[in-house]
Amino acid sequence: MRLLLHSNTGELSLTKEFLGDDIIPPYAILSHTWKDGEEVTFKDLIDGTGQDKAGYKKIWFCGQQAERDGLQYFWVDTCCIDKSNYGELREALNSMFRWYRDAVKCYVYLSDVSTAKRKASDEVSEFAWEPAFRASRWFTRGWTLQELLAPSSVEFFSQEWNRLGGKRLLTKQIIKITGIPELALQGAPLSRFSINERLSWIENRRTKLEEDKAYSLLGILDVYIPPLYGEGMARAFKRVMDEMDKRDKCIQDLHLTDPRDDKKRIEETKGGLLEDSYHWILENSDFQQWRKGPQSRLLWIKGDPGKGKTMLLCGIIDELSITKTAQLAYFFCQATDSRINSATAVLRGLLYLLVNQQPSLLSHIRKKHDHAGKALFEDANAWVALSDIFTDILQDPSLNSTFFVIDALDECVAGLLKLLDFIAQKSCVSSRVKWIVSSRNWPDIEERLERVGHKVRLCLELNAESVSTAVSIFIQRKVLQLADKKKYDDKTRDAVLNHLSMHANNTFLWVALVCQNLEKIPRWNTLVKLNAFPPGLDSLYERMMEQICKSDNADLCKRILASVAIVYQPITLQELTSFIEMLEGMADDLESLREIIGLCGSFLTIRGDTIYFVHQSAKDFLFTKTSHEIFPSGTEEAHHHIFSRSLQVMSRTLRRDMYSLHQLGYPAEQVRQPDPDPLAASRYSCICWIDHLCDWNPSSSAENEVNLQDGGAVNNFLRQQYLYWLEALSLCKSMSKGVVLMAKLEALVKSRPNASTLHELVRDACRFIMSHKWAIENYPLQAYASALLFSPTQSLIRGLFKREEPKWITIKPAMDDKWSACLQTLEGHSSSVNSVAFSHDSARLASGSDDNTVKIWDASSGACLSTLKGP
Ligand SMILES: Nc1ncnc2c1ncn2[C@@H]1O[C@H](COP(=O)(O)OP(=O)(O)OP(=O)(O)O)[C@@H](O)[C@H]1O
Repeated sequence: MRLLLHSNTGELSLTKEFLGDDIIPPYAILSHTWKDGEEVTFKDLIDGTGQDKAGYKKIWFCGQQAERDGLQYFWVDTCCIDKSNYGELREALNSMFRWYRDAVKCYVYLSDVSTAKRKASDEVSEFAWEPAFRASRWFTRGWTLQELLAPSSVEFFSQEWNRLGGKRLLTKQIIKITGIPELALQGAPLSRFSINERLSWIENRRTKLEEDKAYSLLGILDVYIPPLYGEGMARAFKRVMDEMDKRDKCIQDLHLTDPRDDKKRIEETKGGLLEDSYHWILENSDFQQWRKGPQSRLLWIKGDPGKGKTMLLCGIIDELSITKTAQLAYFFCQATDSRINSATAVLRGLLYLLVNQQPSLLSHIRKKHDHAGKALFEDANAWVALSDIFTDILQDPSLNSTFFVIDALDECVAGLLKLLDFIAQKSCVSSRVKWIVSSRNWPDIEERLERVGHKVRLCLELNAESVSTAVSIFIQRKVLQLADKKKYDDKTRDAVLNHLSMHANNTFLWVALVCQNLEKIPRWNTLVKLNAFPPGLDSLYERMMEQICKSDNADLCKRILASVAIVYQPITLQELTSFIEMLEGMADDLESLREIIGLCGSFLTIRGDTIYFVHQSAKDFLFTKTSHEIFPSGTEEAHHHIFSRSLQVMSRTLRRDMYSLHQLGYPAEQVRQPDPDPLAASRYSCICWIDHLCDWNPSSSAENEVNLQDGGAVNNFLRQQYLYWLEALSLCKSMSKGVVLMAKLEALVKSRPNASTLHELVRDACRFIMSHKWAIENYPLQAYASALLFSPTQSLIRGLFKREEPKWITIKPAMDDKWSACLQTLEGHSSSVNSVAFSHDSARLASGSDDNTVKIWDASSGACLSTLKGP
């Protein structure tokens, strides 16, 4: 971008071109309509000509107005872009929205609105120019749409350069003229308005070159394409729409969880966020140092379990989003939920929120995603790809100031160390980015984060006084709620308050759990029971466990706790019924199921229909301190139990066309979950049964051998249900996971004794899913059509499910007898490939082609991870 400035002698001159990291000084910007042959061009300015053109005057006036507004620099589209340079023109067209948005003031010069015509006697109508304003040509042109929407300050001027008013003052008139809603004019993010609504704003506007009607929408639709003048309007619009589809697909694929929903859920399950209990942090000197110190880039909040770190971070996020000084991306790790407990999930969540706020950054993801698709975020190399993308974004000069917040690093189960190294490295690379992380006092984490320069450490144990006051406020609030609900008399209320204050030991969680337990105790018995709540989290958990063991429902509760603890992601009430015999037949009785969960002390909590641990420390306690109680035969046996119950529930519920889609070509993206959902009880089983089978220590038990032998349970399941399972995986949007699972299963059965037939079947099933993943993923019922018909005639799966082939196809494609040696075809190069090499660990493949590119492929999934372009 180049700016204009008035020289001392009153002449106009251009600044240097601002590139990359250059800081652009505050500037004003002109919005106007063009007159052929009358505008001062870039060449005029370079040659020192153009002063005699009519357009020179408005440029000169624009400069004068800017000066009056205290702005030295200004920008005018006629002469600040070198249109003879295609690269510059392309860049300008794609940046114009941003340039208007970032201008301090935008002056709209209306050459067809005059204030001079106002009669002296016409005092009643202060706005005598209004009819001309309404009819102004400016409102009929295409490019002026973004010039109206993008800048926050738009001021309208008459042909005599008299100020008519600003965008806010004239809002009513502008709405009438343009039909654009007030919110959009006031600067609400345009993403709030549907694409169709945004397209309707340009419908009646015109542009001199037909393609410009599409190009002038780029900023408004937040897409970027190179202009190709001459392509025609229809094609230009098509390219814009295609680009939006690709962008939406990329965001959809990136989406693993919306951390905004996680935050809401966490706050709700933890009983709501209490402002008075986190406010202390905002005044804390360490926090202030991080907030204000340019050199303090990373704030690390550490403390023992239940000290309120997560809620503290929720509060900080609320505060940072109110002040809006920077964009904000955050992530809550939760060990109990396998969707959000890995290093890749953290980066995906942060990127998801970041591109939501600054969509232009999506280009860094698109570079790889356009080739590799969703596999980019999920396959074995996902971490490498995501961390590279993240690094690129941090180095992007257009990245706005950003806060990254990551809660509970200790709950990042997969890839914690590489995540820590990444944070340690990246937290100091950009002065525009600041980080907050929280963790328990774990040696691994301490060792890595202690090494980081530019950090501030905030230890909750060293801020005992503030935490103690915050816990006291929490206690008071909780006791008030309890007293109100249980109708305590003053004596009981004070006794509860006293007991909690004496024993809380600055631990929020302990207070929350005791209050939860007190809720279940009748008022008359409260004082007697109160003293039985021991201080300390583990003691409290121990007591809860003791009570469960003494109760009539001990066995049922222990089984429930074991199932909820061993699963890889939270399960629903209905899914739970498939794992516990005593709950069989209760899948439709959610009320009773909720009551039964209530019997498990306060270890579990329910949100929606999903069961969660009340806190990670509760789950940790079950595994470390009472493992013998809830896993009497060991955790492996618990995996076996889930595995075999999974096979049972899948065999019962899976069948062809479970969602009654009927048509073979019914697209997956249009599938809506029916109510009741036939997969409700078996969804988890479909996605995780092989993981449980593998974690059941295959070598240890004789029964396992039977399961994994020819004619065993796995063999029978695959023979009878394989295609229905693939359909179910597609309906659960988990086909990629299916590919990984089948590879895992193949590795497991490979070396089993007496399992050669099973191994052959699994190998065939692997080839089947690899070959037809795309079709089944996108059209679930294609499992029974193209997948069967385009498999080799001697494919075992094809033979077993022959009955499912469409009867009406009489002439079937001629297929080979066997799967060919070719596992997959990697498509992408546009010319012949002349060199190929594997990485040392065989995980990646590089191919060089005459099309002047080198492509890097994921060897297992065949996804293209990146394309390196030659000169
Ligand atoms: N500001 C607050 N407002 C409301 N409740 C709070 C607040 N702070 C803590 N709590 C209560 O204390 C409990 C424990 O807090 P939190 O989960 O934030 O602890 P933590 O330090 O993150 O624990 P861990 O390290 O074990 O994950 C919450 O479930 C909630 O009930």
